[in-house]
Amino acid sequence: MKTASPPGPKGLPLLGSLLDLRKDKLGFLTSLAKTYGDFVHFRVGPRNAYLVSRPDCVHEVLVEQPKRTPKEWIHQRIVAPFFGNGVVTSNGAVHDRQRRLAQPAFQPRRLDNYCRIFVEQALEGIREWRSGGEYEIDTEMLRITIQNVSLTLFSADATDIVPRAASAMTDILGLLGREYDIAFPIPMWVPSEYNRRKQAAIREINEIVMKFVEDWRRTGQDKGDLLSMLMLAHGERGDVTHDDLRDNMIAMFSAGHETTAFTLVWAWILLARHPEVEAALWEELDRVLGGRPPTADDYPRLAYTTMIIKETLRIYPTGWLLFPRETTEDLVLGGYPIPKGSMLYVSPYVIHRDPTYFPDPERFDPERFRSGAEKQLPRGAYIPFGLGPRVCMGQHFALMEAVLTLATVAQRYRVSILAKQPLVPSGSLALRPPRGVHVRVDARYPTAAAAA
Ligand code: HEM
Repeated sequence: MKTASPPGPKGLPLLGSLLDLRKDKLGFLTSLAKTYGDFVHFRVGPRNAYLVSRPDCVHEVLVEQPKRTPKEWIHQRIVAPFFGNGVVTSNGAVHDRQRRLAQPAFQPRRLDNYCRIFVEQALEGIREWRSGGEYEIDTEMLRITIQNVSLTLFSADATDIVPRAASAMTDILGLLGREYDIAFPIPMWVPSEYNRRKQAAIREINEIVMKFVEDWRRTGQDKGDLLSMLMLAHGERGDVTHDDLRDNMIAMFSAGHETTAFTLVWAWILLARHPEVEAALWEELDRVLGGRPPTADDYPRLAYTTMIIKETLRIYPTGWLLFPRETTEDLVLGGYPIPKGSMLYVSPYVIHRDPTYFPDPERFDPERFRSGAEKQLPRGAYIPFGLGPRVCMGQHFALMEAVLTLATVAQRYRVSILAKQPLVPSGSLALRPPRGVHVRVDARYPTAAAAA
């Protein structure tokens, strides 16, 4: 065992690197890895913190030691007023139970049914697009993914509430993101404008999901979706409490739409910058689909489209920084002694830029994922959905959704970026593109608009 700490910045007395982290978390963590390598020590105030990017150590934290490295309590306290104690935030036995409750909604046989909804909603989302028309692609993608998550998991048509939901979600995730970035919870009882906005956004989202519950109660029918599963377990067996219901619906609603919508926005941006990839995408879409909308059976045949999404998730993993973990006892990691109470940061954004596994890492190259090449990488080197017992519950859902939405839209339209602002990511809770990414869409075939 080594006795020294891993390399890292000294930081300021008392504050450590808190101010750097607060100013630009994404920039700070990226620069730490560039300067000090794949295992870095720094301090956040008085606490020891580590940026862990070595695949074997990432695997150890997420897969081998998760009981000794649960989600960190300060960050949990920050998001608790919104997420409650559902699957995203809980630890230990509560987490195992919450995960078991929601798991059946993501079984493979259900995913096939969801594919139909993904394609229908992509078509619906672009129904009013006109060739030569200009749109904000982030708003367009959010509308589609909010509908997808509402229809698949809650059998609820969200058409009327999309603008309300999108704006309340942006508010709450933005506000919580600020506290999250500085790892400092602002108690809800503080009478500030900030808390007033936070409460208003939480109320709005609560009302939206509770309306889904009311609508379900009107028929009380088992629709085979997540909401029916939770409601039946809530009513008949009483083993799902009201809080479980609310917390899990919020978890899925929140975790399940921005991440995929932003992945699609990044994919459009990357495609527009790489016409050769765009041409290869069209070749696949025309060959496999021949002009008809994709179905679940086409999904495994859309190999190149899937490679584009995987490469997009490598360069711009929307879950760019896993929820910080905390060591509950002294550990040895990568040969270094890690004291109890330390914070562990694991960033897919940083990890995916390691040239050992991804030569010329800033280059967009879907070929890296040809024939499932990621399976040859060490475990922990490519983790857009995390790893281990807390791996994203929606990973297969999201991959299918992104691939089928990209295929359905790209089959019909070429998307050109008109945005004047620099298209660089900002990293808070999710890796966001700038707001209002302005694009022009042109029909690929004369019949495209009609086909849509
Ligand atoms: C491209 C889209 C998505 C990306 C990149 C993504 C990424 C992630 C990542 C990295 C985690 C692990 C966080 C951690 O360990 O700290 C996670 C967790 C989670 N995701 Fe996703 N996600 C996506 C879409 C979805 C969708 C569509 C759903 C549901 C419909 C979903 C539901 C969840 C849930 C419930 C968790 C918490 C799991 C747990 O803690 O046990 N995600 N996601």
